[in-house]
Amino acid sequence: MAGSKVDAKVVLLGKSYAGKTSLVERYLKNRFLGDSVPYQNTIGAAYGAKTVTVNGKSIIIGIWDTAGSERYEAMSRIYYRGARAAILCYDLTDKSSFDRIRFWIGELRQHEENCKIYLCGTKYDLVEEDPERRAVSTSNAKSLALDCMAELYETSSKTGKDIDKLFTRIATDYMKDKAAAEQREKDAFTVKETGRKLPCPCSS
Ligand SMILES: Nc1nc2c(ncn2[C@@H]2O[C@H](COP(=O)(O)OP(=O)(O)OP(=O)(O)O)[C@@H](O)[C@H]2O)c(=O)[nH]1
Repeated sequence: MAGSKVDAKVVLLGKSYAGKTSLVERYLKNRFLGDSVPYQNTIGAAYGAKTVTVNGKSIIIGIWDTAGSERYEAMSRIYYRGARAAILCYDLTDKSSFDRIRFWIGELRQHEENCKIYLCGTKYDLVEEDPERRAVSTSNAKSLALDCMAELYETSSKTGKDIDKLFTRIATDYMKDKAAAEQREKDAFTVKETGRKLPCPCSS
């Protein structure tokens, strides 16, 4: 796929250790390394791409996995510039990671207003195994999602729960927006053409 033109740029944002790299790893490579390798924070950002088919049309999704460490925060703007979708990740077992989501919503609203937001609570397997570990309730996350007109997903990179569903939704939304924009362009052209054919009211 090297050199192929990317249709939809997607960026992952969120606190360090929230599980962004693992989410991308599960989606692109269908694997979860977990404790088999020591945790390594992302430096700068990592990139990957995947071709998906929506209603018989294939599109290439380019995914930017950014570093969650606040040290790299200023750099994140480079990666979300022009993004069609942002997956804002928080760890379901870490309230502070959820609190950080509002910061990213503000950034996107200020700098990328056309970027669609998808909230993603990660590490669902941990709260399924032990509900006491849940630090962010689904209802709190739902009301934040409502506030910022976002979709909400609770995923697990360990089991794969809802990860394909999340990216399929992103691709479908992208195709819908693209079709709507094409239709608007067509309509504008038709109005222009019709306008040209109308007799000038001052000629009668
Ligand atoms: N049990 C479980 N652990 C997870 C899951 N996702 C990530 N982890 C673990 O959480 C830790 C952090 O995950 P990463 O994916 O590296 O987090 P990140 O958000 O990319 O971190 P930065 O690169 O620092 O921004 C790692 O030890 C992962 O194995 C999950 O769904 N379930």
